[in-house]
Amino acid sequence: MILVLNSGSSSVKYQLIDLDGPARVVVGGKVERIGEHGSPVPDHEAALRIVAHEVSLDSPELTAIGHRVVHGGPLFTGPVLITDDVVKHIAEAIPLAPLHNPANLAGIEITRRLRPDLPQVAVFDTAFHSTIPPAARTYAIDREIAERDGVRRYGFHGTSTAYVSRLAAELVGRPGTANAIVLHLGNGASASAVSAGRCVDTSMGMTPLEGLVMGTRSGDIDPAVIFVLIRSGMSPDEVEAMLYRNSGLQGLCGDNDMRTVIARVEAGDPDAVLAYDVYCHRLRKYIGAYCAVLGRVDVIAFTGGVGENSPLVRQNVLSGLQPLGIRLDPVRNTFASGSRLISAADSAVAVAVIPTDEELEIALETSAVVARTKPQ
Ligand SMILES: Nc1ncnc2c1ncn2[C@@H]1O[C@H](COP(=O)(O)OP(=O)(O)O)[C@@H](O)[C@H]1O
Ligand SMILES: CC(=O)OP(=O)(O)O
Ligand SMILES: [Mg+2]
Repeated sequence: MILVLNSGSSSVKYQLIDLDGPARVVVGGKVERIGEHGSPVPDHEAALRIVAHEVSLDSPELTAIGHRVVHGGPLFTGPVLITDDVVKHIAEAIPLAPLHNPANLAGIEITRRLRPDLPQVAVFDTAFHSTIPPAARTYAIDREIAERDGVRRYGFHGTSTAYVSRLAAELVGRPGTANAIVLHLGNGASASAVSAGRCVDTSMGMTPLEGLVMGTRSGDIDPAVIFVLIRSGMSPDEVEAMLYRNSGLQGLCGDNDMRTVIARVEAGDPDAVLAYDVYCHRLRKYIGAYCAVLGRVDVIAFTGGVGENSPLVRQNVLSGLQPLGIRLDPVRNTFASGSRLISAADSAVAVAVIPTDEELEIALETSAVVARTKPQ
């Protein structure tokens, strides 16, 4: 049985998965709204204490522990067995994922301390994106400086994007060959273009700050804004904290949780309406961009807390894209569960909702790494 820990920026998800026979979740749960105002869970440490209480970490049936690690740095392009050296590299990437790698490391430290007898595996968000070609990976800045400091697009949400693009391709009857746009909309949010199972572009960059508007992160801004703010008296640390923690929906309307933002939109609150419109506009822009990157799009797949649960966001984001062959079916695009098509029968591009399962993907990769590294 494998324990999986998945720390996101606003949640810790955990599952005990039995992989003997068809995969079966024995225990699973989610601690969410971490750090939101009024939330009983102030930080990831507190969330991990709740998780440790819920799962029997001392169970003799546990065979391995798999950890989601958001930034793998330049070294890791696939999952690895966790050693002191691996922990050191994950720690070195903290400045490149300050909302995530510390939480991922906290989980690793707790489980290594409590179960030093078990193999532990790190599964990186960055791994699936290591195939992104140079034209999409390279920032147009001084090449020597970029190479010296490893400045390039890494991309994140890779475990989710790999899983969702695979299922979306199967759903439209093109397993392994489909061109897909995956929209992972959680508290963090990203768009990716995937062609025949390989990622060819993604909206997040060297850090999970670039791209779409997120719960508390700005996504794309003019980089010169940073210099304007520093020259007007903010320190680099203050600017960084603002862009990661007090921007996006939170910065625009004071709430990062899409459920609350939508409730305020429905009540006609103008700040929430602006935040929501900025969010949808950015997303629509990336969909157009990735249609151009892929040339032919077979399927657009929505996933993550917002993508899976908000018919309103899906409808608003895709409205006006009929000239690109994208048409939603308003009845299919309602609340429902499971992987499903929500496009109209005459839509040239299929649109799907695919609930992500990072935990299952991490369990499978963990089990494969453990099998590979077992002494014969
Ligand atoms: N029914 C819903 N309608 C709109 N948004 C929702 C709904 N359910 C969850 N969400 C949103 O999903 C986001 C969290 O997504 P999730 O993928 O769990 O986050 P994380 O990035 O922490 O992994 C929150 O903004 C939450 O408001
Ligand atoms: C990379 C990232 O932003 O992850 P999450 O959406 O889980 O915060
Ligand atoms: Mg997440």
